[in-house]
Amino acid sequence: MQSSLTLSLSQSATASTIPKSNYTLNHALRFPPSKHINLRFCGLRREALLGSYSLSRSHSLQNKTLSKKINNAISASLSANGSAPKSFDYDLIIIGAGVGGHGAALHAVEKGLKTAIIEGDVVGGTCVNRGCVPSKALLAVSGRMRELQSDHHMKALGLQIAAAGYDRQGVADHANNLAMKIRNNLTNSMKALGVDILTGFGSILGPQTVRYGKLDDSPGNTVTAKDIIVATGSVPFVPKGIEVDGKTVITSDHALKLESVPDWIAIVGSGYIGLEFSDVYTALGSEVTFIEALDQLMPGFDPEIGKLAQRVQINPRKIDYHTGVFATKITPAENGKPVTIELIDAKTKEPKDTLEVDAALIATGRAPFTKGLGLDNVQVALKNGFVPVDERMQVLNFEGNPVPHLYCIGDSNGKMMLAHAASAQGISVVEQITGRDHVLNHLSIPAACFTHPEISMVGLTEPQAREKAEKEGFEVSVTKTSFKANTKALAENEGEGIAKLIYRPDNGEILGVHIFGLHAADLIHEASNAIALGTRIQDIKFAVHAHPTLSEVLDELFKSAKVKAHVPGPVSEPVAV
Ligand SMILES: Cc1cc2nc3c(=O)[nH]c(=O)nc-3n(C[C@H](O)[C@H](O)[C@H](O)COP(=O)(O)OP(=O)(O)OC[C@H]3O[C@@H](n4cnc5c(N)ncnc54)[C@H](O)[C@@H]3O)c2cc1C
Ligand SMILES: NC(=O)c1ccc[n+]([C@@H]2O[C@H](COP(=O)([O-])OP(=O)(O)OC[C@H]3O[C@@H](n4cnc5c(N)ncnc54)[C@H](O)[C@@H]3O)[C@@H](O)[C@H]2O)c1
Repeated sequence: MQSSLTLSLSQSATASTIPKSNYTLNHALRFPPSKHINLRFCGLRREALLGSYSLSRSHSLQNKTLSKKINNAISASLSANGSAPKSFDYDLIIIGAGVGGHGAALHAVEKGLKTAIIEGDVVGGTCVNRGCVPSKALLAVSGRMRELQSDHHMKALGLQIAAAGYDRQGVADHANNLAMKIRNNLTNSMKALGVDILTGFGSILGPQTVRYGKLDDSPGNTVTAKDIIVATGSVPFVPKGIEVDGKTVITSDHALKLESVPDWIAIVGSGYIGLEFSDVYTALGSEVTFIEALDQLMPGFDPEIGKLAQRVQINPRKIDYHTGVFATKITPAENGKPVTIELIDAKTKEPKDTLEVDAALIATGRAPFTKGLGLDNVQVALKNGFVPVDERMQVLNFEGNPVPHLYCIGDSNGKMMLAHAASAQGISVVEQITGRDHVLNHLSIPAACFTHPEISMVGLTEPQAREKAEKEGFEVSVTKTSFKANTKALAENEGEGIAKLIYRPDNGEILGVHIFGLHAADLIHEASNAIALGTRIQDIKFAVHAHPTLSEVLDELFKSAKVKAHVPGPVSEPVAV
């Protein structure tokens, strides 16, 4: 469990840095008027654990203007009584064409719904343009660089490499080209299926009614739909006191462009973004200093996996760290002076240290992008910036009741800030509106950190499982297997790694699986599918795995569990082939 900690942070990057004439949605997305930290660590909402982070800050003039313009436009086109329309332009309108919106749109078309998607910036959202896709392109490069630079590894395989080098612009182009390619794929897939892509900023005007258009006082266009999904995503969260200049003090939005590879970079936050970028930067030659508010690095991981990751991915690399500290003030480099970072003790708030580095990457979480959505027109109040939803992603009003025909999926509801979670929530909503009740089990959704080696997980960490067991009165067992005994891993000279299973010995229920090792991100799906389908260990342990494959690490893991329950026979009768 995380230690209890109250943060009082507020957004410092303001729209005042942007010339007013250039104020597009893209800017609004990156510099929203007010932000609230989402201290979830890949799936597990930490708001409750970490206390209150209500982050208010005085709005910049530009941001006030932005909100006013949106509100004026909304009022201008709001129907006189705000009542629901009698007939509809579409069966479904989705606001936001990120991966969540895209997943929902494709499934809606498959289900025969007339569908439109409204996008204010570029199709693909964070994941495709500023997240998963370009970051994985950079990590593909860092993985190869790391391998080629390891004499020990190369010698073990009998390979001789003269020197490994890279062309920074070439690496940056690889990331950018991949994002462009996937963006085109997404756009074309929607067009080919007949999804109407409407360009503009979308807001809710009233029940089943949406306005989209420019961010100005013009009335824009009004469209109606039987059902509406909000899928407006998130933007980097930058704590108060940190000045982002986009060159020497950056967020992931800037880092993904790889405009420079600093000699020494401080990374504030050792979550997913921090870890993945530490892998990229150290492979490309930078030294990294982590600054982490909590008492340990990688606080969201299962502690045992975190310790192993630290031994393999932090200690032997050019990485040092400060834990239990906040970066309260960060000033960009200027006039030959380095970036300065003032640290305070996270608990006592006493000044701790001042660092001088070449650059700083702010990786302190993401804030929902929900401003100007007009949700108050349907009696909905945001909660710390997030759209409140129930387990079916139905948006809840002031009184906690679902607003009919209105749903919110993905980062903007804060349930689980992952691309595939956004998409799965969208599919779940479409199932419901087409007549099949569906509740997504978020504990079956896997997560992966694409470092080298990779880290993946599904379900509960060991401390979370033990806490649940104590509350509900059941026993927890843990078993582990090592990559060191796996033929395929050893053939690749990649024997460093473990898989860990947390389960109920009384009935064989899988509570959590954590993997650290080669291709962990791919391996986790056997476990996540088992959780999603309710498969018990006593059944999955009879599944056959090809030899020699990394999947045998999981085969052994399930076989090593000691389940007390009677082992049932095969579910179906054997079929002669
Ligand atoms: C560096 C980085 C790496 C990541 N890597 C991974 C990874 O490997 N795997 C993973 O699962 N997740 C990853 N994530 C998280 C993932 O990107 C997000 O969880 C995912 O993009 C959320 O999808 P979404 O559809 O909810 O929102 P978004 O992708 O943010 O899309 C929202 C869309 O809505 C549009 N929009 C917003 N407001 C409006 C409006 N009012 N009107 C019209 N359009 C609007 C935006 O322009 C945007 O296109 C990463 C994130 C980052 C930052
Ligand atoms: N591979 C992936 O799936 C992937 C990759 C990147 C990002 N993401 C998603 O993007 C989201 C954002 O990632 P992230 O790494 O920015 O957030 P995170 O929530 O994963 O980690 C943020 C870290 O910053 C620390 N922190 C917060 N404020 C701080 C401060 N002022 N000083 C020092 N430390 C501070 C937190 O304790 C935490 O460890 C996550 O929800 C994650 O799910 C996923």
